[in-house]
Amino acid sequence: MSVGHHQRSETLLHGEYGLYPSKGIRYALSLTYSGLHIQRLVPRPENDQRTVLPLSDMVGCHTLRSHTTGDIFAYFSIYSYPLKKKKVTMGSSRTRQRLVRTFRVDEESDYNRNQATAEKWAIAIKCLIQEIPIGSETELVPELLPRSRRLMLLLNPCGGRGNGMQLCQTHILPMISEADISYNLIQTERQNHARELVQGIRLEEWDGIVVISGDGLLYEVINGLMERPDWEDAIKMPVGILPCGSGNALAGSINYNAGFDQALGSELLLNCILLLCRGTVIPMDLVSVTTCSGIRSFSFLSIAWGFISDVDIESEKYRHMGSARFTVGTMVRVASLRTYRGRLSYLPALDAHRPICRSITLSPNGSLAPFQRSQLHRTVSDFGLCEERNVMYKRSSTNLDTSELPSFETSPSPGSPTAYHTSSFNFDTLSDDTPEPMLSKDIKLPRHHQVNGPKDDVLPPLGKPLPKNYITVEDNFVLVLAIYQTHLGADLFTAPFSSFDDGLIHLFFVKAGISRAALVRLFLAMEKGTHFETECPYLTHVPVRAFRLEPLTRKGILTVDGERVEYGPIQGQIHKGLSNLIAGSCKVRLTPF
Ligand SMILES: Nc1ncnc2c1ncn2[C@@H]1O[C@H](COP(=O)(O)OP(=O)(O)OP(=O)(O)O)[C@@H](O)[C@H]1O
Repeated sequence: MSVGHHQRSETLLHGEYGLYPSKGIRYALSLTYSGLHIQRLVPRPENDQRTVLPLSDMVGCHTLRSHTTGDIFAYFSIYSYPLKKKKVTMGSSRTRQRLVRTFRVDEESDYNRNQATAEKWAIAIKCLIQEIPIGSETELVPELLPRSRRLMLLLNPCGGRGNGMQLCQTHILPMISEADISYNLIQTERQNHARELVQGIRLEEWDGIVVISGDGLLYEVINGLMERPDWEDAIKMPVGILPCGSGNALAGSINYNAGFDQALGSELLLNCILLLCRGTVIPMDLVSVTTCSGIRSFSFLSIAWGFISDVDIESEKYRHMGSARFTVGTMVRVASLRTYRGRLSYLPALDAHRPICRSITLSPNGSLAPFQRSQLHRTVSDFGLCEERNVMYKRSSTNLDTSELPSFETSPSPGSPTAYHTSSFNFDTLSDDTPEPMLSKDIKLPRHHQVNGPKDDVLPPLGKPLPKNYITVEDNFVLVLAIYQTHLGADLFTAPFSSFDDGLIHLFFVKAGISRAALVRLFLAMEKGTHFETECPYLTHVPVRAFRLEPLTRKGILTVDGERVEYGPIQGQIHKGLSNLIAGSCKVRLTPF
């Protein structure tokens, strides 16, 4: 629903009611697009103490009837979860607390008429929560509301700290019941269980599949849907996430998209349940990923090599710590920093434009700020692209003509592997001068199946040469990260300019030479999304449509959506809006009251 600013204060419903339990107090209620305005009338009006229940905190509204025989009044209860500051030993933290307000409709001397009024309030509130357009003239009939949604909830009992079931009972199930959502809750029993389950479901029986877990389980769901013969319909099934994992990157991105402050733990979970109850579905890009044995899968989050994937996988042993596992893992990895040699090729997104990134500034005379002329950007600007990229973001509607670009050598360079197999991958320019992570024999890689899906039209098969419009960088890297969400973890605001369906892979790389201190600074700044402001000359960001990474260091760790995949050449292409995400809110930041 698109509501103009002038309309937000329009009164949709108004009435004077009692409160339950009754203490003789009466209130005037006005419902607007932004919330329920409550003003005490009796015993004494309190003009300046008007309270508002913001719509953004509400999950549902039910009508009720008293058990007392002869009670002609009808009641409606509003379920709301406002943010409250909580005092803790060291400072304060925020949490959402359940608040139920029950009003008594007592205007008429007949129960049915009071009930009809209570019903109108419930319908109007539910319409507003679900962003179903209504106005003050709309006839508030039950037909305005869609039938109650049916969700398949998949719970990973081992995700994060392993408390998913407890959170289900205390928070998730009560809230979604208040939102009239019906559900089947299934606990996954093993790796790939979710993948198999979604392959067998009848699509028409469900309005969405929601994982109660970390990002890993959603990766299984998406790939299970893509493995179905009817993948084109199946992948349109709305998917959602309620964060009970350790990284919770997609939940962090959903939370940001809704306009909430960055949150962790139960605050993030409650924000995401609220958004799930609102239910708005938006398109989400997927990246088709091909690994060295030719296996293709679909990724919604990221592909990582080097520092990030090392921390992710090597910190598994600290899983009991929840998200703190990444902090410990990062400290361990920083202490013995590794570099990896590799060849990274990418197809720049020439028409990419985005909100101006704080770090990318033009000086008053139009030249690039020192940051853009730094060593970091020479990497790319040697090819004549970097400056164009930065200017281009300013001129948001200007599309560059590809013919303006210099042409490049076809990549991979002569002598590089042309066919890739896990066992026989030819690291012909191996660099063994860096410490290497061990590939433990007993690590079980997730089982991957051949998935269907759209053709990669700008990316040749792995092993075939890349077209001339690809740019290749061969160097020593600390990390390479392809990310297509804003967050890499609930508190890692890695790609602030990304959005769910921008059709872009945000390719980041950090080259060898960065000091440990600078790397730590970069990651600390990433919590607030200010890492570009550190003006680190070793960090590069390029928005691309497709990329290929050929590791030239013998051993290492590659992850797709945080899950380990086979090591070797890997490539990916973005497929714009291929899936549907339950993001729960329009992209407009909610106006605070
Ligand atoms: N019952 C189970 N026992 C063991 N593993 C499971 C079970 N159910 C699911 N899994 C696997 O656990 C893996 C990790 O799950 P998930 O991503 O949900 O949690 P996480 O790793 O804690 O979170 P994050 O991805 O945010 O770090 C998934 O790949 C999934 O296949």
